[in-house]
Amino acid sequence: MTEEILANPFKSALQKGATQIGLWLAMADPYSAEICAGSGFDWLLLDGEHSPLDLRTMLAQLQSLAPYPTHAVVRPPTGDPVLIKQMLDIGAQSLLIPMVETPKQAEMLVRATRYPPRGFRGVGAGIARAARWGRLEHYLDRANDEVCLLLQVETRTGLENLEAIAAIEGVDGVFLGAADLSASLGHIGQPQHPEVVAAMEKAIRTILAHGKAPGLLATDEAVAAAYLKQGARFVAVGVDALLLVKATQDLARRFKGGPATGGASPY
Ligand SMILES: O=C(O)C(=O)C[C@H](O)[C@@H](O)CO
Repeated sequence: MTEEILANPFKSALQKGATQIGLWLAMADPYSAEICAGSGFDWLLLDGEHSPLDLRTMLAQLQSLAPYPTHAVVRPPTGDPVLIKQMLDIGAQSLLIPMVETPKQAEMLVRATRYPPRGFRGVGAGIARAARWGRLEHYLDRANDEVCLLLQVETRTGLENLEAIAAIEGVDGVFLGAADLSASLGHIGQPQHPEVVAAMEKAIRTILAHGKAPGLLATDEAVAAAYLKQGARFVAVGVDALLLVKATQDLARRFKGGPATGGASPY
């Protein structure tokens, strides 16, 4: 039991070059998160940036996912070292940090997720869920190696610094945010714009060349499959809230008439 809690199978899988298929959780609810936890996804993204997810609900979601064969990746609203400390202490092992643009920012984030001497993460896990309130006696020895740090490059500036960001030791993967990247490149709402797709494909090659894992969210199955073929490793292929919208609208329209949900994928 102890080894199982301490280990980070998601990080190990990425290090081995294995593909990890995920689902984005934007409902900010532990009950619906548990429903998704049994669906068969390798990882679930607990989104604290674009959903009303606070520390307490993030804790509840981590607890609801714990019994299931899926890995929680937690996204804070910003790369704040204090928030990162709190999320690691409630038991998050894998973090996705949005809006990373410079190597300096990336290096700070590596240090925020590691205990001294590598970093400056505050030592308090012994009274927190991360070390199961002191029951995991080797937590402090293992934490730096088991944490999985994924950074989001999703602006023109971030792309310009991608080589330097991907090269930093302690960065395990780089997530390409198509929605924000398309906006930054001047094509807001068009994540499939040719310029955005070309930039994403080039970025995937760059990230792989540095031995790191490329990741992204694509809710169009053909788009997700194409990026996986390009070498993307951790790919979220749906969003819980969008799936609920589509399923409920389509069911209602099958009985009440009207067109099925269609339209371009938002990601
Ligand atoms: O910019 C992006 O794309 C992302 O960051 C992923 C999704 O958009 C997510 O942020 C939901 O909006």
